[in-house]
Amino acid sequence: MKRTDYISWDEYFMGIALLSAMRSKDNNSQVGACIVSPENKILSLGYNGMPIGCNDDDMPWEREGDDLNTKYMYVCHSELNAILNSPHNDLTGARMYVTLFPCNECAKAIIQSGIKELIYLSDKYHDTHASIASRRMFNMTGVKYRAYQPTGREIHLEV
Ligand SMILES: Nc1nc(=O)n([C@H]2C[C@H](O)[C@@H](COP(=O)(O)O)O2)cc1CO
Ligand SMILES: [Zn+2]
Repeated sequence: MKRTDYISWDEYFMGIALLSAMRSKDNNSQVGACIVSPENKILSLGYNGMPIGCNDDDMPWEREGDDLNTKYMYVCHSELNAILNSPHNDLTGARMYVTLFPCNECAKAIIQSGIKELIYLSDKYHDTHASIASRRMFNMTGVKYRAYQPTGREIHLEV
């Protein structure tokens, strides 16, 4: 008889998104994204970080202060990184697992890339204009989005 306590596809891909987030240098929000084909093959991964070639140690990680000295001017969001870093040029019909609901800029990239479904974990910025604009665009374009339903399963990794 086969095992029955194997992890579901949703647990698998959100777990990988969470693991990817652990690579982030951001001291406040670590975000991970995992893009999956309709056949449940992983197409790409990403986490929030500074652009390639920008030294993490020379970049600001501040949230407040003079615009030019905050991380917001520079950091690439996990969703954008996952889209741009994909070795596959066609993401049509794919789904994205992301540990934090996308901002409006990433929503545009998600829509333009052809991703059709979004599964998110945290929605801590639900009431911001960025999230409202994202939902507005997803609703207009038929990109489905749903909150990940936690299963309570703990996945312990010892490396
Ligand atoms: N969906 C998202 N994906 C992301 O990768 N990010 C990144 C940008 C920043 O590095 C960090 C948010 O910083 P903070 O404002 O929570 O300290 O997470 C942010 C959002 C929120 O829209
Ligand atoms: Zn974003």
